[in-house]
Amino acid sequence: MVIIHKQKAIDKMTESENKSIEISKGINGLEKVILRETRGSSAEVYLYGAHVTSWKNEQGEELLFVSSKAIFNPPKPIRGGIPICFPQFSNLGSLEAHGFARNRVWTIDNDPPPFPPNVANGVFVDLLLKPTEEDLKIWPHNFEYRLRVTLGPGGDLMLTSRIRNTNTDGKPFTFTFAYHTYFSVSDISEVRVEGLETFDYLDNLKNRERYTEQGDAITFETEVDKIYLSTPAKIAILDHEKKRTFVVRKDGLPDAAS
Ligand SMILES: O=P(O)(O)OC[C@H]1O[C@@H](O)[C@H](O)[C@@H](O)[C@@H]1O
Repeated sequence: MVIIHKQKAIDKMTESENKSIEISKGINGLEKVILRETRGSSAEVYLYGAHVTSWKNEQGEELLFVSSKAIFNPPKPIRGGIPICFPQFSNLGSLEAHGFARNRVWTIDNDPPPFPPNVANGVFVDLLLKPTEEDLKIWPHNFEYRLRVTLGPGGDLMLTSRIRNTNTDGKPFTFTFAYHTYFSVSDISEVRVEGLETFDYLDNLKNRERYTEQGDAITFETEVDKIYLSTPAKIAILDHEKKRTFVVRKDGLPDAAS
């Protein structure tokens, strides 16, 4: 059965047995897209910020953290979920922290350029951000940022970013970018991160001085705010209390923050 509760101009979106894409009004009337997969997993993406605010497994358990104090009120960014930091990560440039993509309203892209045929299947939505005249005043580079959010048949969540330089004069630009994911975990003392040991990091709590991580898996006893450099493609977050492990796989994104 195909469940499409409200369909707008999204003809090209995938639908098949029990998969669905729904567009509805979220908090404060902001538009969101809800993806549902065959076995019961789901994800919600706000067009404001192309921000994933919910990701639930087949049992309906929420896997992302969104603060109860999160403000869904533009131009404030949403605190929690998966903020998209672009064209600047953190304060590494002249823009506001984490750039402006997280507080712009993206559009649904009904005609995205094709992906290679081996890209994972699932239910997905394509979102698009282009700079406005006002954006060009603070960051004078024409771009098209396409984000595909895919919920796989097994409940995996995949974000794919395609950023294109559309400057008419072909002038290059540089940018920094991050998925700033807030995972939902139990007591932080029950959490362990594997895959970052022995890597170098910049400690945000110590003026971004560079250190090398020692020992075994990372545990949390006090506040931690670090940027790990040139990290491996696979990092695991183990939550002993919830008996749940997140496996983060990445490609083309060298660094990781915790
Ligand atoms: O508060 P913001 O702008 O959403 O940023 C979230 C976090 O972003 C991280 O990159 C910073 O190191 C943290 O200090 C900060 O809390």
